Amino acid sequence: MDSTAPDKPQVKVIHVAVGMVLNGGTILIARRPDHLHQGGLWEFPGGKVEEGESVQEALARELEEEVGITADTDAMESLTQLEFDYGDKVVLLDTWLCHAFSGQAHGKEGQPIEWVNINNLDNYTFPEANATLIEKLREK
Ligand SMILES: Nc1nc2c([nH]c(=O)n2[C@@H]2O[C@H](COP(=O)(O)OP(=O)(O)OP(=O)(O)O)[C@@H](O)[C@H]2O)c(=O)[nH]1
Ligand SMILES: [Mg+2]
Repeated sequence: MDSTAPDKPQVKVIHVAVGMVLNGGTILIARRPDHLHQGGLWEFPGGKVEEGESVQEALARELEEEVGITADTDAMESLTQLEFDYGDKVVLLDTWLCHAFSGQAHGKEGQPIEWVNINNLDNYTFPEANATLIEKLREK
């Protein structure tokens, strides 16, 4: 038997920039539109890193596009990189604390958003991978 033969087709890992935007003990969450992967669940805003972008640049772009805030890339702090296999896709959640931004957050794609106390995140349903992200946040 060829020991190098893969058991299953190699899937491409999707690099996702995830932003934990912090504001005086609260954190920004948004509800994913129903038609998207993991739709209807709450998430930290963010999205796929595009060709030629740094993670911080991607995150700043996504925060602008999704919730209309301008994040200061110099005030972003790496929290963790978590790879997670959803079965239908594998994501690398490259997660950053965002300590400074300007503008008023609002759901630019019509999605509900909320500023939630970090201790109350358990009251919201997130994609499965987020449990680990929230644990890391609380360790900080
Ligand atoms: N933004 C974000 N994505 C998350 C979180 N947790 C999590 O598992 N994901 C997954 O990471 C992937 C990132 O997706 P995304 O849909 O936000 O990417 P995007 O904004 O670039 O969307 P696009 O498809 O319109 O380009 C999705 O499969 C999503 O389910 C989270 O807290 N925030
Ligand atoms: Mg997104």
